[in-house]
Amino acid sequence: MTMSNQFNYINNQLHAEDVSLSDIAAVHETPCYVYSRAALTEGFREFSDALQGREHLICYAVKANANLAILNVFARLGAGFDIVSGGELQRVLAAGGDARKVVFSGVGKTRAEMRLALDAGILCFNVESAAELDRLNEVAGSMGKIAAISLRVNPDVDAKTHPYISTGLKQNKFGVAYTEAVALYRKASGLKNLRITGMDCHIGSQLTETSPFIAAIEKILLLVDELASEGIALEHLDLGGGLGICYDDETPPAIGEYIAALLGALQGRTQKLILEPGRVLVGNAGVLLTRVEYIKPGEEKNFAIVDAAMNDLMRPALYDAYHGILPVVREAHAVQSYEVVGPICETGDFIGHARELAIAPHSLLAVMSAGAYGMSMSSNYNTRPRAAEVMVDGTAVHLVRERETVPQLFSGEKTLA
Ligand SMILES: Cc1ncc(COP(=O)(O)O)c(C=O)c1O
Ligand SMILES: N[C@@H](CCCC[NH3+])C(=O)O
Repeated sequence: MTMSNQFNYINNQLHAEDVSLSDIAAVHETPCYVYSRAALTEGFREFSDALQGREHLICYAVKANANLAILNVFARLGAGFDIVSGGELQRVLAAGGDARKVVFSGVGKTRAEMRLALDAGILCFNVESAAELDRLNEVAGSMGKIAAISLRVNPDVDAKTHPYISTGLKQNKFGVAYTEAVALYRKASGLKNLRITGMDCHIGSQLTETSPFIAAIEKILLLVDELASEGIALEHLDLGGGLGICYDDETPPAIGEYIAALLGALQGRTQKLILEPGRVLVGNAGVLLTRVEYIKPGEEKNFAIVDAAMNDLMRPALYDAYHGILPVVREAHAVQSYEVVGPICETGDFIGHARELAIAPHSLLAVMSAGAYGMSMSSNYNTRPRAAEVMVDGTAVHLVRERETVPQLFSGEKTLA
């Protein structure tokens, strides 16, 4: 596990920047997501520094963490956004993001979502099928607008990641088939309400090597050249997101190393470079704070039953994903091995297996690397209100999302008359 340097022990107390997580729990209670503004900013700056001198746009992938405060931090740093729904577009706009820096990915864009995005004036639609090209052409025409498009090409490259988050193989639902891409560009060039601006490719998430990215670029560039020879020139290349982080013992390339590899493969190419990083910008900038409710010694295993559950962080249940779990206060209890589990009625409701921890009832734990695909994938299963979210900025603690209340959860429901 690699911790952001914004989460540190000071006097045996885990801190986010200058604030102890115990103090945050005392005020905001648990479960609670805690983000570090400095960690978010550092990650973004690593990207922009590495890309200096190259025309580029960093479109943060909103799905990784869509809290308005996080979007606002990135918007202030000049980020664009990669969205996959009309809802994400509305969040970006509400957070002060610039629609002209938005790219819209996703295999199932509805007409209403297309209209919303055309009205807002987004930068580009990443079109994922022939049928979507026709629909977008029709919707744009009905509004008297021209839609800027790139085709998301599926390069059929193995991202060597968890099969559920691999997107660039031909058996995956994403993008247009590599072998059909040129024909579809020809088709798009004949549709009068579309304007071809780029090519897009995103092969998967939590990649820990650069080689799949490079293999995808090499394949994409062959298509770019073929299109150029037919007089279809592209203004930008969007290489998606996908750079992984260290949750356990993975050794992903650093941001600078990843960018250097991409730029190496793009030598001699002058198109503007768009990237869509999600996890690598927010993953290690956030933790999930939770409290031990009960210690339950079992016949085979000891259970630490905590107040966070799979509805708060579903990655362990969904992907068997590993998240580091650290005591918020280093206390003098006996170290034991625990199954760290939530209160939900599912055997798959676990946060971590066999963790060596010195804890007692009421101890606080920090589930690490929880800033990406944590809150954004949370649910209300078991009628559990979603957690509060706070952002630390130096010594300041901002509540950036209130804890949900139970009445909010059923406010839209009705009993029969
Ligand atoms: C189209 C697209 N772009 C960007 C991302 C962001 O990916 P990551 O969080 O792995 O950087 C995703 C998610 O995998 C995606 O589907
Ligand atoms: N939800 C996934 C990443 C999905 C990426 C979506 N394209 C995760 O937690 O790792």
